Amino acid sequence: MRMNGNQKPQLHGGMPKLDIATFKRLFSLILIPYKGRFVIVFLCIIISALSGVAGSVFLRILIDSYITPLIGSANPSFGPLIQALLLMLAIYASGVVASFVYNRLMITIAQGTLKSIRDSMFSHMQTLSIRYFDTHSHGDVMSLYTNDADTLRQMVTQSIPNFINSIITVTAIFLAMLLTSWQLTLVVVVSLVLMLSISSKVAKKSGSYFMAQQKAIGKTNGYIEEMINGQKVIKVFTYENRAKDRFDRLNEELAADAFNAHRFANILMPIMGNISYIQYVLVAIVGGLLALGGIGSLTLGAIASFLQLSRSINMPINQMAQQLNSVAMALAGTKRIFALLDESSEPDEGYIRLVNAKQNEEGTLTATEEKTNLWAWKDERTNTLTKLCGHVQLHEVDFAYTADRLVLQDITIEAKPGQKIALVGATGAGKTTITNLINRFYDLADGKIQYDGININTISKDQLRRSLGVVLQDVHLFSGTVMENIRYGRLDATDEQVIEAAKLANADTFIEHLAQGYQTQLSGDGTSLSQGQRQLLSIARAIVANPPVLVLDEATSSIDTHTETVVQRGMDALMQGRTVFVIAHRLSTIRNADMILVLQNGRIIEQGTHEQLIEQKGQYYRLYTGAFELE
Ligand SMILES: Nc1ncnc2c1ncn2[C@@H]1O[C@H](COP(=O)(O)OP(=O)(O)OP(=O)(O)O)[C@@H](O)[C@H]1O
Repeated sequence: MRMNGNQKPQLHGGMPKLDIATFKRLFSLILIPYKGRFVIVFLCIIISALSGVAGSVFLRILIDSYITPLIGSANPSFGPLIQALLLMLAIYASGVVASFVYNRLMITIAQGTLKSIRDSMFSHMQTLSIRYFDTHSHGDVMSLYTNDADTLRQMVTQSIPNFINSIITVTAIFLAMLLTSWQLTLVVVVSLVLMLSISSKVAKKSGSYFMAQQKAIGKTNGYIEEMINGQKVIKVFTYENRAKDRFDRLNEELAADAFNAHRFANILMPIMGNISYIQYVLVAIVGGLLALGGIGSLTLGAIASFLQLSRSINMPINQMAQQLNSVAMALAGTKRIFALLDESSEPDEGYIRLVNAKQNEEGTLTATEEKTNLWAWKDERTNTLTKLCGHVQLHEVDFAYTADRLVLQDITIEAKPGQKIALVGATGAGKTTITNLINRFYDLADGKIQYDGININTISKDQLRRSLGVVLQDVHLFSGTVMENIRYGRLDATDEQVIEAAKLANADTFIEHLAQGYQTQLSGDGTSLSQGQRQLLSIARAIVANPPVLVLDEATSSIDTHTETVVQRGMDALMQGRTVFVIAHRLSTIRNADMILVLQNGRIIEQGTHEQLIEQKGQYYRLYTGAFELE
């Protein structure tokens, strides 16, 4: 899980770097659908910022023109004062209303933007190739939807509007102060410079500790995640105490770094507070002296108003750095989100699709909208139809996952319709890779693969995958009922067809024994089911899909012999009448294969039927007679 602080900009200290390109892109994303609302937000921010300043400036008029004349008056009339007070109230109230309105609008804008970003991310993610997921961990992709989306929300709803508010407030206050008295403004500027230089010194000191803290958080979280995932292994190896000791150490490091980071950050506030009090007193003294000396024609109202202004400039100035930091942090996350959106989709230039077909007596195929049991490949360019038979050929295929190492070399295989081809070889020999290529999860480095005589590069990927069934050792079940999980093989299958498939797969018996039978809810990847039961469901799923070509990754020894027999019978039912590629982990199950291919380091070193290979007395013979371990 990426929680690593070193990818985030520094929390405190130094001027954060803003990623302008990302900001522009995000801004246009927000601006286009919400133009009108954005204008209202901007106006409201201005009203809200100016009302605070206007209130302070009005204080001067209130004192000088309304309160002072009343002092010593024998017959004071409070009418004008009350009117002035009401006006002041109205100014402040308009600020409150404006701030309420823009905050509400920003929530709508942020949530709307986030929703559309999440939608785009998820739909785009579905179009990415397997290679993307090979090179990006699940944790990293997940954190785009969680951490990064959340900082983006915070930035749009809070940091950006508050930053704009702060800029307007600071500018307006500064102008108002200058207009009141340049001498007092000088006092405030000096104290502000002092404050900012101290804060940047402290921030520099705590900055490195904050980085260390972020790293420690990343390490601790990663460890916790690993330990949660590995709970079973921890218990089996009674690793609990050691796991706890290691966690204690990480936790101590985190606590120490956090202590240092916050020690400096926390002394900052009291220091700033005290400087601002000193500034207040200084302004009052200097203001009083100037007034007494008759310099700058300072009135009582002007001093009171100035004091109020000088108090209210400190907060937005101090907050601006923090708001900029949050924006920079959120932009880093937004950049990662955009990187996912910019990731190029799995290319698919295939123009051959699967269609339902009818065949007349002369054997001529015609495409039909009806649901027939006959399928054909339709070339969209030439409108020719080729019957779907399940004839798969690999011609001199080379393949590499990474540029530096060929994983498959010169692989030539022919699987005629209905044939069973077994792939045998030590772990890492390249068996799964061959099936990944037939699926077009990856593109070949050299050579070609043909399906019913058609180069699979010209077949549209989803259509190709529809014609291939895959049963993996590692069965993935989704949250939903048993019925829905089997129906995943073909979404338009009726309940009867699902049950039929489950019966064929030998899964029916155990499903009937579940609390709610086919309606039993599975959750958390079907953890309540045994390994064998999960495998039976996946076989039933493949039977429902009814593909002419199947890839079976045989169950390994994780199931007992009785279950294995049940699963094997399910597999046998599934294989009936289809072209099958079996990745064999036990040689006993492939004796009847039409062709056995022995792979070693990405090359086929032997091929033939079981009898032929035994006769050859080569690698297969050694594997079979136990002279050589398969795994
Ligand atoms: N996504 C990947 N990226 C890079 N290399 C990979 C990837 N998947 C597999 N490999 C490498 O390719 C080689 C062949 O792997 P493959 O999974 O095809 O072996 P296998 O024969 O199916 O093994 P097993 O019986 O253990 O499943 C291995 O050396 C493996 O490390």
